[in-house]
Amino acid sequence: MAAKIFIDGEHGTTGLQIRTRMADRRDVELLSIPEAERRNAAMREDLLNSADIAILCLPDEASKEAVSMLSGNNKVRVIDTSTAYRIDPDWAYGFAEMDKAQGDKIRSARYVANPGCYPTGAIGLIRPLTAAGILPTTYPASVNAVSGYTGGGKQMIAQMEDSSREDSISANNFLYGLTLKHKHVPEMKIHGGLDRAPLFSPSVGRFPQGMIVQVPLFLDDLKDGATIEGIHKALVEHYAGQNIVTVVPFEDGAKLPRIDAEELAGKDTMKLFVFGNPATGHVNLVALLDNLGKGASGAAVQNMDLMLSA
Ligand SMILES: NC(=O)C1=CN([C@@H]2O[C@H](COP(=O)(O)OP(=O)(O)OC[C@H]3O[C@@H](n4cnc5c(N)ncnc54)[C@H](OP(=O)(O)O)[C@@H]3O)[C@@H](O)[C@H]2O)C=CC1
Ligand SMILES: CC(=O)N[C@@H](CCC(=O)OP(=O)(O)O)C(=O)O
Repeated sequence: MAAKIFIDGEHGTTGLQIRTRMADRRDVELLSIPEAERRNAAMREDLLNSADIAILCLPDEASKEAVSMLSGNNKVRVIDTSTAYRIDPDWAYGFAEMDKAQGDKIRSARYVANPGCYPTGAIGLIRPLTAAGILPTTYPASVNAVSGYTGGGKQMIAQMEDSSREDSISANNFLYGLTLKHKHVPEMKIHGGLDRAPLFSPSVGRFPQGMIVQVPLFLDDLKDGATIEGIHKALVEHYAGQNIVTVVPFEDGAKLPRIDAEELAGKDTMKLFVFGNPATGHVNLVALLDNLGKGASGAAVQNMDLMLSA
């Protein structure tokens, strides 16, 4: 029998992309709420409780409300795409490739917290190196990133695309999160295996989907004897045996003149690069992904598939 899936928030940016990814599937039955009723609490509660898996594509507070609507139900499994549960120990963090045991944790979990888009890149670069002891957990890490504007959901899409709005944004590329208190920092620290919170500086570009996340490092401040090649090897070994997160061969990366933030738009994979200058000991780790692919909707479908395979 087809598994029943309800996407709460199906008419929003992340929800719509999950729906598109499931459109041709026969192994799942999508329970749907009409767009005009998307905030009808009674209808949502009924649909949430009728699903085998509920995927929440809502702001944090609405996600918490949806979870409370399931409080008397011990059957429905939940994937939440918001920030609400990403560092909650009762929820499995939905980044299957982050270590060898994570796929099985997601497969058997009742509650799965889908990772943030920026943290997917940052944790994907940092965690294998803290796990290997190459990156000290007290390292003063920085995470600098640019996202496509769909990362800001329906509101930012309208601000970027409709110049007649009072709150329209005319910039082609802007920094934000200038108070350095971004909601993604706690999950980067905890799931990155860091004891010291990274300094995170996000930005947005005038393109709908795509993302570059950069983590610059100084070789001198890593484990004694750390090399650029050793960092690359640790990432290659960590991601061996799967094809969603790939590490670009060192020599191929070294020949690139530039990296296009939109290269993986529409794809659910992530590419990692290691760049370095042995003369200065400067290293730059780079993750390339689609903020709505491996950064959100693609990851949610991947997690749903793992849960359905239990
Ligand atoms: N966009 C992205 O790249 C990423 C987003 N996420 C996360 O996914 C979640 C959804 O984001 P996104 O899709 O971008 O946001 P959108 O604003 O595009 O969509 C959110 C949807 O939820 C609906 N909604 C809001 N409040 C309620 C409520 N109280 N009850 C029912 N429905 C409600 C909205 O309806 P209405 O139109 O009426 O406001 C809208 O349809 C967020 O938590 C975000 O952090 C995660 C990774 C990346
Ligand atoms: C460009 C933009 O505004 N991005 C959002 C992050 C994307 C998002 O809200 O979702 P996740 O937290 O699940 O990644 C922000 O910085 O708040």
